[in-house]
Amino acid sequence: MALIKLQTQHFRNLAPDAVTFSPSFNLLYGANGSGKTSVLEAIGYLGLGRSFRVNRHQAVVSHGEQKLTVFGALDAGLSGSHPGTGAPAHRLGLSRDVAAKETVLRVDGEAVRSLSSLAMHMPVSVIDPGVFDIVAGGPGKRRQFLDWLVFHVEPSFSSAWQQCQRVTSQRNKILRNGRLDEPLLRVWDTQYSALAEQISDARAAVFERFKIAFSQVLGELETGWDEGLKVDFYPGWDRSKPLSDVLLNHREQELRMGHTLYGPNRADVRVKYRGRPVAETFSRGQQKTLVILMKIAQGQVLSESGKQVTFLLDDINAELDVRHRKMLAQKLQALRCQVFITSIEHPEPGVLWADGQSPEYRMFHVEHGKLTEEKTGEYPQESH
Ligand SMILES: Nc1ncnc2c1ncn2[C@@H]1O[C@H](COP(=O)(O)OP(=O)(O)OP(=O)(O)O)[C@@H](O)[C@H]1O
Repeated sequence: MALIKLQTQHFRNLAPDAVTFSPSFNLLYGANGSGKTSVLEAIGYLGLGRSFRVNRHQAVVSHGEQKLTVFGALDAGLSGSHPGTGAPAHRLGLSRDVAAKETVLRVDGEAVRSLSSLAMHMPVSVIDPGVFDIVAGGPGKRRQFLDWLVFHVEPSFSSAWQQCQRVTSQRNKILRNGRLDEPLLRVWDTQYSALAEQISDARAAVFERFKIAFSQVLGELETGWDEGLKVDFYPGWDRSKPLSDVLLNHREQELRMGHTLYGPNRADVRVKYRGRPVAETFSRGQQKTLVILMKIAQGQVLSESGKQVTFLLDDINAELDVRHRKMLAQKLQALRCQVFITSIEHPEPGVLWADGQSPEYRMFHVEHGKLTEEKTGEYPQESH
């Protein structure tokens, strides 16, 4: 699916006009503070239900307003009909009233309760300056990275994950209590272990597919890292033993700490180069490239599952050199992803694609929150 129409209301500085996008590439340029990232952020709301920049909706709703709305129309994307020629395949809507703390989600006009019912229609992957935390930061970011993929490959994952969060929190309450209530803990251990095994099976199966795609991407792009780079999935405990046994064997330790220490909330995707974490051995630039390759591999797994990923690339010119930008754009084109790219300068597609090889694209100038489409004729000749 590709986002072919976006309309927002009271979303940062964005104008309320509807904008029609290409199911392929969309290039957005404009001065600092014009609203480019806000457009990506609004698209992100439809696929993630929240901002990828800030934790509170409050910062996103336009100053002086209390309710933001984002509406999007999707079509079948690059595998389907041309945009604007038929009825959209899905209509997604999200509104958030920050004063009432109320979110309303709609799919095709019908109210839906869970965010996953909205998000499942639109896999959105963000590449912005903060994305490098995936390798540089803690395991939480890497779990999110893997779980996003698992959710889109295996939609039932989300309900198991939510149940597991509820059970973990019940179990933590008992552990925090300080008094050992062994019979009660055993009841929660049984439920927790069953859900944990289910989640870890789903994560492990999808991780295997990711690993294959990642090694293909590494090989194709001739990074020279193939030999030394290893990615491994750690489920959160030693899976040669049932989780219920591990919990029983660490009862005292968990009671002392007052929370669950083993299971899916401790999972990680470990990325090492020659046996050492890449965060310790790779340069900043190498870490950036690595994360982008990991994101491309995610896109490849989803494209093999028949899903089209919408990539939001925010200010990559500041992050990547021309060679890596070309590599990224061409690979995303090959995977038939929908892509939004922001830049401050007027984009030169000829820098990314050789003449005659560029995808269909639309270009927009962003000024004071308003998008104006620029009619593009032939692609400019390569100028670098
Ligand atoms: N809640 C809000 N209400 C109204 N305007 C806002 C709100 N939050 C931010 N803005 C303004 O919206 C504009 C859009 O910011 P945005 O980050 O999208 O710009 P940008 O084009 O990506 O800039 P840069 O190139 O500097 O990253 C800014 O001028 C900002 O001051």
